[in-house]
Amino acid sequence: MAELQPLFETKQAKGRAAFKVFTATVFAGICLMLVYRFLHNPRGGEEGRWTWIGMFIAEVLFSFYWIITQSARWNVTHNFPFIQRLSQRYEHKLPGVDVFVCTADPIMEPPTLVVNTVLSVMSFNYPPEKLSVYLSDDGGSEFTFYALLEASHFSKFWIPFCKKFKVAPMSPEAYFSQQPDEKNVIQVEEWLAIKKKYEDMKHRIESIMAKGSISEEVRSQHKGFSEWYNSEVTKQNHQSIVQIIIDGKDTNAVDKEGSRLPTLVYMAREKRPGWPHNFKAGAMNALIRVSSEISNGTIILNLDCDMYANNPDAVREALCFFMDEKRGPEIAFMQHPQSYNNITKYDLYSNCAHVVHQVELAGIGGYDAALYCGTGRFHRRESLSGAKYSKDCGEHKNLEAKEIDERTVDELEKTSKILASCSYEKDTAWGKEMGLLYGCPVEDIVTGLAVQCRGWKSMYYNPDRRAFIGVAPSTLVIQLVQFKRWSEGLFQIFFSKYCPFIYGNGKIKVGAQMGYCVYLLWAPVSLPTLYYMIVPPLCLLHGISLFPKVSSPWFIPFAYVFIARNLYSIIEALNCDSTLKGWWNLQRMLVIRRTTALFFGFVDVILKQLGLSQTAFALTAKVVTEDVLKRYEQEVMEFGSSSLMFTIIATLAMLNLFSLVSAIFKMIFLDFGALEKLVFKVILCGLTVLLNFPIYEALFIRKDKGSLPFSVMFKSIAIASLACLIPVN
Ligand SMILES: O=c1ccn([C@@H]2O[C@H](COP(=O)(O)OP(=O)(O)O[C@H]3O[C@H](CO)[C@@H](O)[C@H](O)[C@H]3O)[C@@H](O)[C@H]2O)c(=O)[nH]1
Ligand SMILES: [Mn+2]
Repeated sequence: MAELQPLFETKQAKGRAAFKVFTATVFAGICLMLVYRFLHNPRGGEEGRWTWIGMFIAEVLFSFYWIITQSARWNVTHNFPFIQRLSQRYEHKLPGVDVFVCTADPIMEPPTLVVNTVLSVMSFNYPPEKLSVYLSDDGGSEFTFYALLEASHFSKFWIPFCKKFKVAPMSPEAYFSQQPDEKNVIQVEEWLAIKKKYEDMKHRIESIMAKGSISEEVRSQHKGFSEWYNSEVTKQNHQSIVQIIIDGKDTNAVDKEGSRLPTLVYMAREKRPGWPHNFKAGAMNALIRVSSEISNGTIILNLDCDMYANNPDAVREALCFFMDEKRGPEIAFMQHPQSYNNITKYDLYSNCAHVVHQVELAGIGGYDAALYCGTGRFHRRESLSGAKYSKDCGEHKNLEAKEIDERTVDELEKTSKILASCSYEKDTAWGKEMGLLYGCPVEDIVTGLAVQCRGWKSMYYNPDRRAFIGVAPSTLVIQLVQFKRWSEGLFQIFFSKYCPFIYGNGKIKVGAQMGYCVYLLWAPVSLPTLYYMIVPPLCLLHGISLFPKVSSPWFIPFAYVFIARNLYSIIEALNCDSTLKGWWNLQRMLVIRRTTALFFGFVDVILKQLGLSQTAFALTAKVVTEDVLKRYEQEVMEFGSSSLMFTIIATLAMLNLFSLVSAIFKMIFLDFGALEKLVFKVILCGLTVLLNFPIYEALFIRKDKGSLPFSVMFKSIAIASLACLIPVN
């Protein structure tokens, strides 16, 4: 028999040899810089001795981190699935797929947003009797339940419409916000009719939300409402609620064309004061258990509530990885990058992370250890049960048919409620070895790592046609809160028993261990960055030299490393579909994030190690007021309040401005020749000032509600002036 053609192929990125040569030259330059620092350190008693030692430590840390980041560029690979081959071979043996959507708060994550995601995944080009959609509502909200009920009615129209016209994106909100596709000869009437249906539904959901209560008439339409009616339900305190809204096994559950519908389940796991609920990880684990009773799909897709599906074939593409005869059985999960639909032209807050998604994650994927990034990930159910990979793990189970389940919907709901109760996990391995791991605000990364260390592999897949699209943070604070959670959780992993260099030693490739650390070490990188933002400007002010003179040969490695690294990063960004201005915005965001969010994350991890702080999960807001949205669209940086983070940002900006101005004064009025000695610091300070332009604007020029308040201006000037008086040694 001829060997079967693979269901996906893996290709290495081009230009790797040139990259390696280039990297070697930069490495040599970095070594020379460190040698210079070491040899020219002022002796005891000489001016600037401690400052120099600090510079040396900062540069050693930067260099170490730079080496780590190279691991993610060394072995970049791309994967390509073949869905035709999948259909030819397996069309009648496709496995069950369970989609999990998580939501946590009806205000920060409005029910209309949530049901759009649900509707999009119900419309995959996949046999409906093999598809089940679960919504986990950690908000325990009657409104979300109501919205899901509305969506289940609308799906009877929406799913056939999507299939008939190959609609994409399959989120009605996103679909109707774009111009009707001309290639698809959609009947205008049909388009208008379904749009009207959608808008009516949206209107009903939003007006019930605005009213703040659900009428008796609506309540009487579904037995599920009794859960809220018969007992007091608050977000933090309620019984478990499981409602099978559409039972896919029921042959009478059909859409308006008579085709079967996918299963649709609402779940709000039990919450009680005093019981830790473990945030998203807890919700996912409850979903894993509940779904195993109801549909038990072999493959699980996990999406955040704001991530709608954009490609009807996404499930089929994913199956190419899992069902490939040769490589499939050892694959535990496949991760898509996060993409967003609310990105502005120059991406002021650098939400896109082009290089991370197109290079770094693909690079770590090249070591068979793609990171689990929470949303947009397909996984093999088995790999989440704590099972180690073994030869006969995935192999046959792929195609295993489900046993016929005779239980009624009522019985299933009853059993499921027990599985979603607080006490169920007590004294079990859930959260430790089974399911997603607890105790870390980036449950995704640590769980992915643990799965890989049990012998499983994972794939990264970044198709041209984006599979899932979500909502990016649209203000500075929202993003910084998110980055603080990430950096804290990531650094916590580094400190825990899961540190990839120890836990992963011998289990995942060294490149993958390093690759993980690109992110795990975000928090500590804040320290040398803060040093570089504070000390060189002070030295400039006090005339202490830190870098070689232009005429010295030692100037060459400094200049080379500086220019080569920046040029490389510009070219890399442009290659990944960013723009020059987008790159510039990224540099600003890197400084802002590192000196605030990542630094705070660092501090929190230290406090946690000392037992002074606890794990928390600050939810990312998905909606903002109209005023704020307008500024976001105009790419005007949003502050609008006084917070410690903003004071830090403004103070650093002022400090650099003060020393630049004073250096320029000195050069003009006192000693022009000094420039030769100061050139590096002047460039550093000058670039920082240029980068901070939007900060000065928010401090002094803008008058809108998003600008920096007077108190921040006052504090930043006062602190920066005081700092200038500090004697540097
Ligand atoms: O107690 C909670 C808290 C959050 N969530 C859900 O978790 C998802 C992610 O939360 P979000 O506030 O949007 O965080 P992001 O920073 O955008 O999320 C990224 O980072 C998280 C880890 O920090 C991962 O869990 C996410 O999947 C990943 O997209 C959302 O759907 C929430 O509804 C819950 O279900 N229960
Ligand atoms: Mn999110």
